[in-house]
Amino acid sequence: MGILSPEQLQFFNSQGYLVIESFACSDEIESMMKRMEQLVDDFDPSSTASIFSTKNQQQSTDNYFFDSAERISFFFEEKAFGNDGKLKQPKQLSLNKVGHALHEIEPAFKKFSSSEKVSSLMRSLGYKRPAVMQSMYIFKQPGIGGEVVPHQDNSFLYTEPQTCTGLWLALEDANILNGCLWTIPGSHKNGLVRRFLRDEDGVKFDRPSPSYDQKDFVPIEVKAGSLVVIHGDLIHQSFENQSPKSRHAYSLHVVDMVGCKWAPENWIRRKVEPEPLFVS
Ligand SMILES: O=C(O)CCC(=O)C(=O)O
Ligand SMILES: [Fe+2]
Repeated sequence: MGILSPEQLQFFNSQGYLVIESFACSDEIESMMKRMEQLVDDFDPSSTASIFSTKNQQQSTDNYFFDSAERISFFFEEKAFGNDGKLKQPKQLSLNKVGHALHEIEPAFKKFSSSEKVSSLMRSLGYKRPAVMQSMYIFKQPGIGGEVVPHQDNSFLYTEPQTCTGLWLALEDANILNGCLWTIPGSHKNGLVRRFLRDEDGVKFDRPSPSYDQKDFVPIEVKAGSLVVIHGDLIHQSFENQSPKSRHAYSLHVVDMVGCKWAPENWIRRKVEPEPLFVS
């Protein structure tokens, strides 16, 4: 039993994604956005120079990135820096994302992430012992918010068999102009195309990305508070935000901890096992 209706489950199973409107209330959204504002204000940008890019992974293979699995770490936009290596605009408008353990460390994020409605949703999807493996606050800044190239979340959060589901919460309205998600409906039925592996040298994909036909993607335009549930094998992407409006989102990736094994080659190597949302 869970909160999804048979129609919603049917849609998710056939399309590989599902939009749940008004999943988060305005208090939850406000508490997370306010807290992020404080975290960014307190963050000293000279303390790190990590840049997040989905095109050039080499840059993000440092220890700052690896350690972020169990911390609150800050990643800049590629386009945030000038030729002099200095930030072109205030830090508040220069960050790509903050991650990857907000759901464990920060009460406002923990409250939402381990809420009854999130658990109930995971129950609906058949999870037995779901654990949030990572959380990200994604800014998609006005003007410079970078693209996220087509991918499947199971590439990054691989279990054997595969169990990752993405929960993407719009903290602000997301539309074509400010870089909303795009998906290829039904593409989750074609299996996982590649894996993202960590070894002594860093991280890399085991094979190149297939090329996708842009005509196959549909935009997922949603209001703030909507949750987009994403199957781990669904092909999805988002474009650069060239608009003057930001597109903040809070994204969780959940895997099951029974009947499957967390791959040791994943970039996330936890020192402490994550707490499951529930055990059934
Ligand atoms: O926020 C985006 O643009 C992409 C996020 C994403 O791919 C995810 O949360 O799995
Ligand atoms: Fe994703």
